Amino acid sequence: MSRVILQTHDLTVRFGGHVAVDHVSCAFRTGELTAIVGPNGAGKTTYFNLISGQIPSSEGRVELNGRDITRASVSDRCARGIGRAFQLTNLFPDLSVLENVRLVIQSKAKMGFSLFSMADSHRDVTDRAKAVLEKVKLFDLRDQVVSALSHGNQRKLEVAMLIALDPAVYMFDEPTAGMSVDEAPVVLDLIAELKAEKDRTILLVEHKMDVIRTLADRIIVLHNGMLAADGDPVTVMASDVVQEAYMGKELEDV
Ligand SMILES: Nc1ncnc2c1ncn2[C@@H]1O[C@H](COP(=O)(O)OP(=O)(O)OP(=O)(O)O)[C@@H](O)[C@H]1O
Repeated sequence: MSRVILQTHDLTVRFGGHVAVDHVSCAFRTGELTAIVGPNGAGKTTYFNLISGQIPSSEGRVELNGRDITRASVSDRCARGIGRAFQLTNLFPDLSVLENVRLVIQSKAKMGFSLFSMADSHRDVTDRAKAVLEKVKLFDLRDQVVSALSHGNQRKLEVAMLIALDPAVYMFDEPTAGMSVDEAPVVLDLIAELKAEKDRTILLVEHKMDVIRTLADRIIVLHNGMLAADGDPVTVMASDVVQEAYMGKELEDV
């Protein structure tokens, strides 16, 4: 039985006079993939930033498992189960692909960050990291330095690191942006796989309607920082609010 894991209550942030996220109240349940859509500048990334703790809110609350985390730091939220691919783009560019994934597994297991002392004694960490890299089809590149990877492979590595972290709430912000047509399906398949595994809560900011149609259990629409629609994909996609937003017309009554 799914339950609410993450909730925002009247979540709001103002930049000067501009309200980028405007009293958004929304609950996210375990086992549900929610696509967050809306026109450019609607507040999607800012809403993500508020949930993951990158920026403080002006008003409102964020709750995870019923606990108020509104003032918690990014790392505290991460430790409690909110994982965002974005946080992990702080990849270590001079380390190898494998070392990057190992670091996540080590930090999750609170085993410390020393890469070099643990080569043999923690073979299981390496094995788990390799398994994740196989999953994202980066195994053959495991010894490459991250800075030498293509953009698409760096994005795949982000996903690999998120999978290695295995948070309760996965947050993806346009995970296939900048990827080639060959690379994008790997990431989309991985998200579909995560979704098929029980109890995962996935939030996905995405512009591509075909991706949303394939993956989403639910769509929420932000417009001018406000929650403009929320429901099952078929209903929301057919709604005036989405049709108008994606036709580029002004929404008068939101
Ligand atoms: N740090 C900031 N300071 C001032 N304004 C900001 C800041 N961050 C975001 N904004 C503004 O808030 C609004 C929402 O931006 P946001 O990036 O969240 O939109 P978005 O829906 O993610 O757009 P896109 O689809 O183009 O990525 C925009 O008008 C943006 O210019």
